[in-house]
Amino acid sequence: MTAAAVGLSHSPLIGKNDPAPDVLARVAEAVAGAREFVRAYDPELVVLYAPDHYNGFFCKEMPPFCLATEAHAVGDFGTAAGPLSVDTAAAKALAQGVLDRGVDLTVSARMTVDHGFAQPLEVLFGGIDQVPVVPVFVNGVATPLGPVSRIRALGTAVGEAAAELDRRVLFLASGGLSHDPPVPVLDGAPPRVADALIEGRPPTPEQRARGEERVVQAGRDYAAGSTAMIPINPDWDHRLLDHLEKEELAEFDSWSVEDMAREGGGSAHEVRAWIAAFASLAAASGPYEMTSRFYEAIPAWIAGFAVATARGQA
Ligand SMILES: O=C(O)CCC(=O)/C=C/C=C(\O)C(=O)O
Ligand SMILES: [Fe+2]
Repeated sequence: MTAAAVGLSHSPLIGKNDPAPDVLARVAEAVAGAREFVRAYDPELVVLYAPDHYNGFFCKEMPPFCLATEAHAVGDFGTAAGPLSVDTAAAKALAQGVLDRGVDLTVSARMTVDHGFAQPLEVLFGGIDQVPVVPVFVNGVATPLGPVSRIRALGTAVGEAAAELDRRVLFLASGGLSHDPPVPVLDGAPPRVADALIEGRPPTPEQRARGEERVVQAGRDYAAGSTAMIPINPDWDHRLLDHLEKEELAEFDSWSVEDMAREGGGSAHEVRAWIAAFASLAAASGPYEMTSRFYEAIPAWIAGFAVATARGQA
């Protein structure tokens, strides 16, 4: 089969707290390249790996990863609300294929997703309902987190199962790289916040607006030099991209959760989505080639921001 992959950082601050025009122009060029790559590849199915930010998954039950046979976006940070165009038959086939390969996948018959899923679909396809998709949530926020080797195993199993579909599949990763945005943390949270993180009480529109404004303000503070967050770490980000580019995916098995958080910040774990997508590509297509790679540290977006495309050689 043929397979391809795209990795794309997301940020809730895009369009809300933008960097200088020259930075925006470089990002726009990289994104346009990824869009053209996707258009030329013309995928028949997109397997989208993305995290959640306490909109769909909560601490009452937090799976390390979960595949959806139906999904609805909440519409946070200006992204679209409503159903994703999930290919339910393909989702069920992939779920069975992954379980058959011994990876204990959680399956959701109605997943709630946020900007982590919606933004890449809007950026690359013009909407959340434009392309047949199989959403795969990868926890990159809530601790405790398991070893990265399990994410690679998930990606490999999905890739092998996808190869059996005999369709042009695009593995799309949303998130990372190093960044430390103000996502709430359960440990040490005041009782009301802890309760919301555990139970998943839907925020009122006012509460959601306040939360989003807090993130925008954090972006402004960070771009102005606030040191409250762990800095973006371009060296760490390039190390990650180098391993992906050279197909050295087993290297990630030795990356520890603690080192990742220390070097890349609390949301650096979103790179799990990238590791899963590239493991899927490797499993589905054999050796692959990274055909484009863009990186820039963008404090205004609180993001080590990357865009990469890769094509299987099979
Ligand atoms: O209300 C809140 O606190 C929402 C915080 C939030 O969703 C932040 C998200 C940040 C990212 O997705 C990111 O930088 O990757
Ligand atoms: Fe995120």
